[in-house]
Amino acid sequence: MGDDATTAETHRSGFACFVGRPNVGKSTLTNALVGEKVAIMSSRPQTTRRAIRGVLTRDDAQLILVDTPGLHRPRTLLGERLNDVVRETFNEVDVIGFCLPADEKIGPGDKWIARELSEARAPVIAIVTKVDSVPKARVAEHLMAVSELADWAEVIPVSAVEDIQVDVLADLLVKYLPKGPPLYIDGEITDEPEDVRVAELIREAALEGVHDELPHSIAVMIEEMVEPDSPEATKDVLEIRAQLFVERDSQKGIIIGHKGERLRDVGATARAGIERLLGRRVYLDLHVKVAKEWQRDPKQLGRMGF
Ligand SMILES: Nc1nc2c(ncn2[C@@H]2O[C@H](COP(=O)(O)OP(=O)(O)OP(=O)(O)O)[C@@H](O)[C@H]2O)c(=O)[nH]1
Repeated sequence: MGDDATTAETHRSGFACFVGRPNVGKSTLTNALVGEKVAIMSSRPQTTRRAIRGVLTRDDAQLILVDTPGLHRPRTLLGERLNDVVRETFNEVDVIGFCLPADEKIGPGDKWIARELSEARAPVIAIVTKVDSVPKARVAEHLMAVSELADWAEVIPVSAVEDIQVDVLADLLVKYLPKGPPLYIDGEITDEPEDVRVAELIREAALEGVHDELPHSIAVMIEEMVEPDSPEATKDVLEIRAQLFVERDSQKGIIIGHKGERLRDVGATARAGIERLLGRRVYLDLHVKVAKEWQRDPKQLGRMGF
């Protein structure tokens, strides 16, 4: 009785992302929240398709910090909007942390992000970062200015470097997560073999935008990863050869796209993710094959490592 039942009923789990201009302390804060064990990887498709920056696992909650790719104020087209990926991320997470450093005045970039965030589905916590770097009076002034910028769910001053209020921020983020069991078993995230994570990134890229047409009919097999200094190498970067399996010719057509355009995009997206995951340059050789009814064929499944 007691603890387990209570924990199961009150446990919260979900996703958060940090946004803000470059250099405002997002990475440092992520590390302070989750410790040094930051794993960058693709996530399970049933949860979110974003790269994970870190997971904070406590008895009462699990907070998964996901990456927000490329939040840049457009300089060219006046009134251009956020790209879809960023907006999608805002709609997938349960809570957003908007970082504004105490040692810099609120600028046009911050105002632009604030406006974009006002359309996000998730509640936004305004985080005043680096409070250790300025006098208290300045922090107070900045907090006022930030509060007036928009109608935030919360406003909180923190210092990741001096560990000021980082645990309070964790509590605040957790407060906005839905009730539910942990989504990741601790350790699972980093223990996966590299090729499985690489395959998952390719699969994710292939499914991007075509979920309904190709629900589960895609499998990826990594044939080889060739180091540049090995005798088989033909490139001076890590060469990855992968097969993408679909069940039907029509699905192959969808993946490849008109004149191979879609497959090129899939390759480019997957390669970018893989390069970030592995922290090195990669050449990705991707082929699509029809493996009919592979999901029902044990031999094929075996070959694909299922
Ligand atoms: N004094 C102080 N400096 C900090 C704090 N947090 C981050 N910094 C410094 O601010 C700089 C930028 O921090 P990052 O965490 O890399 O910022 P970021 O927002 O992730 O930057 P991008 O990756 O460029 O978007 C680094 O030099 C950090 O050491 C803090 O709490 N206090």
